[in-house]
Amino acid sequence: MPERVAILGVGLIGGSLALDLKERTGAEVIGYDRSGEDLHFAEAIGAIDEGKTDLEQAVKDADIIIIALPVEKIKQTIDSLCQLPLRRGCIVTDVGSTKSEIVERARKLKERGITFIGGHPMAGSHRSGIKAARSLLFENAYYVLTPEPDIPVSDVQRLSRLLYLATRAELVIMDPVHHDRIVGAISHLPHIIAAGLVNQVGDYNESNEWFHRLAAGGFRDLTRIGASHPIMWRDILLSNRTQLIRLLDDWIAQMSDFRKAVAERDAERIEFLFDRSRKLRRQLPDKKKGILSRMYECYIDVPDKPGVIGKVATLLGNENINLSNIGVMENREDSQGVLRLAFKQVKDFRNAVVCLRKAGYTVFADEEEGREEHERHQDFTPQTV
Ligand SMILES: NC(=O)c1ccc[n+]([C@@H]2O[C@H](COP(=O)([O-])OP(=O)(O)OC[C@H]3O[C@@H](n4cnc5c(N)ncnc54)[C@H](O)[C@@H]3O)[C@@H](O)[C@H]2O)c1
Ligand SMILES: O=C(O)C(=O)C[C@]1(C(=O)O)C=C[C@@H](O)C=C1
Repeated sequence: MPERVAILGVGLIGGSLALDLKERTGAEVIGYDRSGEDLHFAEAIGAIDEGKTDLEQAVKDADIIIIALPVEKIKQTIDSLCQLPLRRGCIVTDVGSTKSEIVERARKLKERGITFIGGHPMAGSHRSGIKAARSLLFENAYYVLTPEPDIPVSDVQRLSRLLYLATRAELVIMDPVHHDRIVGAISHLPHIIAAGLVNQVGDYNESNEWFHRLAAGGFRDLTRIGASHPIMWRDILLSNRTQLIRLLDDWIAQMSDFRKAVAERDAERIEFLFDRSRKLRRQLPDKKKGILSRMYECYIDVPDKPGVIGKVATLLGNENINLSNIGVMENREDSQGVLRLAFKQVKDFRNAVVCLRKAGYTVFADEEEGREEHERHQDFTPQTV
């Protein structure tokens, strides 16, 4: 039976989830927000079936409640939900960027027999509001769930299935404290650094506007997230306070290391710090692309003769290698051509390179392609990490 889903906060994240649910599941989506105008817009773009500015009305008869408000407001809303009549068997989840405090607060819901499963989709933007929402924002992103150990497995499965069908995200189960430490380092600390750098340069720019004018790729790439929403980030920093204090201490130590090396003209140390960073940055796993767009490609030289495409396709087919696309790239006067071969799965790409080389073809391929990537976990059953 299609679920009735209430989304509380129809902004960037709530609005994107609403679009996903409407596009890819049979769910009926009720939106709740303080802004009637935004709800009206969400209705107009087909993200929600109905908008409510009254919380009780919005959650009435909901099978699933997704709280997509700023972190402090998520905590207050959990308190409010404890006072409201919710449907039996209803599952409450959230999308907040921190988890420990929220999961702790939601224990009150459990006392009322309501299942709460913390959630955090690891995709977003520095933009906010329903107008920035888009469908498939979370495709192939990780989506962390933090169920408490005593939550029924069937409830975790039910929520995971709905979220997977809607978003095509990769679901993972994590402990909330573990989540806050990791996300603190890779998301919260970088937002602090970006804001600090923008403010520092802003101070210099007050007396000389060339600071802003000369700002090129490096400054812009590093500070995009410095334009993020102040209320959202105020709440995140206060909620993840304990982890962030430790992370900031480590950051200050990193900066002191650089400062000392520069002050002492320690060329070796400076080179070491950048060399290590370059290697580590290159080891970051590929950012997973959309299911439709991700392709691994190689090119081979072939004689420009009829039947050559069939010959290559058969060779790969005999080895059970799934080829997604094949086409001639170029015809040269010396009767040589170049075939472009595209594969959806990295394992097919790798096997094809080996197989074609063995058969005597000259293969041009980026050997680094997909090196750090793991096969996509294509299932709604979350992995526990
Ligand atoms: N932006 C990101 O990149 C990102 C990514 C993952 C998770 N998150 C988390 O998702 C949550 C929502 O973030 P967002 O980026 O969608 O923010 P947003 O500002 O785009 O959306 C929040 C929505 O909540 C509504 N709202 C705010 N206060 C309200 C109140 N008191 N009563 C009723 N409605 C209220 C706003 O009108 C808005 O529509 C946050 O907890 C954030 O930590 C954000
Ligand atoms: O891409 C961005 O602009 C984001 O800030 C997204 C981002 C992140 O830091 O990666 C921000 C907060 C979230 O909780 C998850 C993702």
